[in-house]
Amino acid sequence: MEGSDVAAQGEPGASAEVSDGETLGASDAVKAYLGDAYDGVARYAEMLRDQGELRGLIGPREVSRIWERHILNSAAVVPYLPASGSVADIGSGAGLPGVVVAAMRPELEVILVEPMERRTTWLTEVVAELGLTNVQVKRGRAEEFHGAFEVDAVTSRAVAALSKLVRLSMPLVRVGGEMVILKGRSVAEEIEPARKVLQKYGSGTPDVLDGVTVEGVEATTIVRVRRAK
Ligand SMILES: C[S@@+](CC[C@H](N)C(=O)[O-])C[C@H]1O[C@@H](n2cnc3c(N)ncnc32)[C@H](O)[C@@H]1O
Repeated sequence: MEGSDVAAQGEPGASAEVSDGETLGASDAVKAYLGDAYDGVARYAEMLRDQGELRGLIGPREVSRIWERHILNSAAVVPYLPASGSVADIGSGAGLPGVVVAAMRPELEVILVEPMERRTTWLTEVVAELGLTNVQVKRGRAEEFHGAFEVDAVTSRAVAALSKLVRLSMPLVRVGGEMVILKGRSVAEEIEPARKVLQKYGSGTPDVLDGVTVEGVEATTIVRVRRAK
């Protein structure tokens, strides 16, 4: 996919004036935002809705807000990823944000890293169902892969505080690559405790960015930090 298409995917679109998750997922705004990726992402949302709670992947309260809290929240990371190359999603769990990234950016090679077998089984099923040919599922903790592979960027959501996340993830990032993390608004508090480990990789103060998707859907916070050594 060319850069202009990538930018279009990240562009805030028309308003989705709906509160119900299912309606949001079927809205023109979401369809326009996801473009060619819509069908695959919608199928993934359906799978999460139908099996997510049963299989212990998401809590019962999440079923009605899969699109806003999970799918679109994950999609917010996409405009900050490199145009091509490889991305590893650390602690992918149910596939967030990794499956959404892989569906929206088929030109990226995506590795989903997840230690729990129940979850890697699910991820493998999702990848097959969506026909994603750009995804590898690797079972294990991020630390187990240090020295085994390096990628252009790592993503993660809800895995650990920034200092721990840097220790887990940065060894998987090539020099010159980046960590691009979905975080809550309180991430500023995590930056100071992470300074020392960030120095080890020659990384300065992380960028704290707004992750905006479809109008009417709450923006998220994205932290981006480059590995310089
Ligand atoms: C709270 S879940 C978040 C899952 C998903 N990223 C999301 O946002 O829905 C945290 C996930 O990180 C995984 N995890 C925990 N420690 C890990 C590690 N050291 N390396 C890779 N994954 C890890 C857990 O198994 C779990 O699936």
